[in-house]
Amino acid sequence: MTQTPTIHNAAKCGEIARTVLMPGDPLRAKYIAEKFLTEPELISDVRNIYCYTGRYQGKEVSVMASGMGAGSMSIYSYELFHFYNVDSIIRVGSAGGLHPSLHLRDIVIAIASSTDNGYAAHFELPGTLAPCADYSLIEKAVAYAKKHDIPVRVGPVISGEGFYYSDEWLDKWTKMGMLAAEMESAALYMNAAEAGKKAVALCTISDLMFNGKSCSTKERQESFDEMLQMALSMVE
Ligand SMILES: O=P(O)(O)O[C@H]1O[C@H](CO)[C@@H](O)[C@H]1O
Ligand SMILES: O=c1cc[nH]c(=O)[nH]1
Repeated sequence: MTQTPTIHNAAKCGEIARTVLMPGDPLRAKYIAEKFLTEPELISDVRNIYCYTGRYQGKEVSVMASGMGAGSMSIYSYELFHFYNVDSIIRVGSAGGLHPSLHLRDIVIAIASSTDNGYAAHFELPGTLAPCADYSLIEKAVAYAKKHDIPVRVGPVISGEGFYYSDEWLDKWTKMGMLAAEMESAALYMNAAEAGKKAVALCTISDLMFNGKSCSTKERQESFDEMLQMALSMVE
């Protein structure tokens, strides 16, 4: 067991809750902590990757940014699972909508996450891993959506290595049934599988790849409350 703090996280083991909400954006992490948590305490700001622990409806929860992309997510989620005894990571991300039926601000729950990145190679498996979400976390998210009449979509996403894609790349993944494109869920699901822990990615559609509509920077940082409350409702 590596000693905590780590070089990436100033928190000591025990200062991070068993469930962590993980947006990519540090300012979304700050927004969540300040708007929804009671007694939020900033316990790490190494590299401006904010990590807070507080309470939601009396239950301890942490919120920590992952940064953008598989490399960044892989470091923080690995440390949370292996060095901080975290059981569940709920990604609360933005994503580009691929399926033409999607609208801005729709919520997609990533049941499975394909990728064009090479992170799976680290596990040296004798085959191809299928990165997927934990079913019990999906069930909780869907139960919350039903109770609050929120029309979520549960389906596969493409977790890309990049952000700026060719039309051909987007078209091929869309034809394979991907609902949306984002950048961290595959690495998160792989790390959860390796650690024997739980993860799910909830994504709010912030861009529509088929018509160019998109949310503003401010909206990405400080809105998406439906998804955030859904994630917080899942904390045990
Ligand atoms: O809004 P977040 O959670 O950062 O997620 C998405 O937004 C970033 C790209 O703008 C990538 O991290 C992508 O996965
Ligand atoms: O990866 C992402 C995230 C948000 N919007 C996109 O278009 N792509």
